[in-house]
Amino acid sequence: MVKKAGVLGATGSVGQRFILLLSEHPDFEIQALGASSRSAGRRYEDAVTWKQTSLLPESAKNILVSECSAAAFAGCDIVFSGLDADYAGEIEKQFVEAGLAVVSNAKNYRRNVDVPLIVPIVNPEHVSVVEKKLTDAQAKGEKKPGYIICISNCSTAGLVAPLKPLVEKFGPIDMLTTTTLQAISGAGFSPGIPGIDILDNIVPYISGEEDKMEWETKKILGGFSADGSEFVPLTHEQMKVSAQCNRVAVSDGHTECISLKFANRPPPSLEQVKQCLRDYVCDAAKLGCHSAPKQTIHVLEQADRPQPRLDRDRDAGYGVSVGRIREDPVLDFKMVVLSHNTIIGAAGAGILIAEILLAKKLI
Ligand SMILES: NC(=O)C1=CN([C@@H]2O[C@H](COP(=O)(O)OP(=O)(O)OC[C@H]3O[C@@H](n4cnc5c(N)ncnc54)[C@H](OP(=O)(O)O)[C@@H]3O)[C@@H](O)[C@H]2O)C=CC1
Ligand SMILES: N[C@@H](CC(=O)OP(=O)(O)O)C(=O)O
Repeated sequence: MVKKAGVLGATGSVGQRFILLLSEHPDFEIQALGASSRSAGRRYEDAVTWKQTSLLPESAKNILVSECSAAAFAGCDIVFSGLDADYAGEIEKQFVEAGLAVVSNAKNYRRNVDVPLIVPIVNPEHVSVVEKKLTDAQAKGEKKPGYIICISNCSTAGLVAPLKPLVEKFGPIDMLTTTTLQAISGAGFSPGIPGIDILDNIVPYISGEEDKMEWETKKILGGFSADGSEFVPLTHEQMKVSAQCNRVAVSDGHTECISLKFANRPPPSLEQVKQCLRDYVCDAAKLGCHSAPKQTIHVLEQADRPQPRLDRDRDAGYGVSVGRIREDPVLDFKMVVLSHNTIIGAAGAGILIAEILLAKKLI
């Protein structure tokens, strides 16, 4: 049966991507759209300033945008949030208290010990904490509780994609550095980055981004408490991560230059690293999820790839491209990673998480 989906922050950069992905989805249909009081009460087509290169889907045009109240979303099986983080905290809390399942792009709850922080092509097994909450409540005869699952920061999603198979195969990564070149869609549309700031320019600062990359990576690649109810991130001693973040004049697609050193000596060979990335099949693909990438990591051999305009849409934006894999004279290896920030880094990740929940019969 098709599941009813709601979108909070439906008019924003991430929200618009949700509309595109849901309008073509076989398992979900849009039931409710929410945004600020500036947009509430208007038809979606009138409320939104559409900035996607695909046309606004006909099916979404006439949906009335509502205030972000749990009552307006009561009939939804799942609610995706692309809310401005200044407002997401309070609104999402009310939704969870009302018993709704929320998959959020906002940063507010990512560090809570019992909230999964998921990149669906990397750590979908982290939904087990929610699964436990649901089965515990059922065993006690309580009504199904609401819950929240957070999607990671968009740059973190690209970073952890190659790390996961490398750690699985070759053991822990002792240290890594990454320098990002992030697209302007990552800064959102309200108000968005002024042209005068980004044209002919690079801005070497994105507020909070470096700390998020350094911290979230350790939770995503980390483990669980003994009873499986909480997350235990890796410590700095277990994995040292250093990030430098830059905004560049690219519309979509975050590029990251990564250097890393394995803990185990001797490290794998260059060919073993490449083969490990090529061979990686994410669990979402094994579960047969509709949007799961056919090839999770595309290893590119051309000397000048990946490039955002040419490579961001591989596997419809759900696949990650890794190129220029080579030995590093300081650490062990270096490489360039490209991921679509509003698809696998945001809305697409939300959709794929929902598909995983559906496959596990949690919604
Ligand atoms: N862009 C990206 O690549 C990524 C973004 N994120 C996160 O996703 C979230 C959304 O980001 P993004 O789409 O870029 O942001 P935008 O600024 O483009 O959109 C923000 C959305 O929030 C709504 N909103 C603003 N104020 C309120 C309010 N008081 N009450 C209810 N709704 C409100 C806006 O509605 P209105 O139009 O009515 O003002 C709009 O729909 C953020 O938390 C961001 O950090 C995460 C990963 C990647
Ligand atoms: N900060 C990211 C997008 C974003 O909003 O991330 P987060 O959800 O972690 O705040 C960027 O600028 O590209």
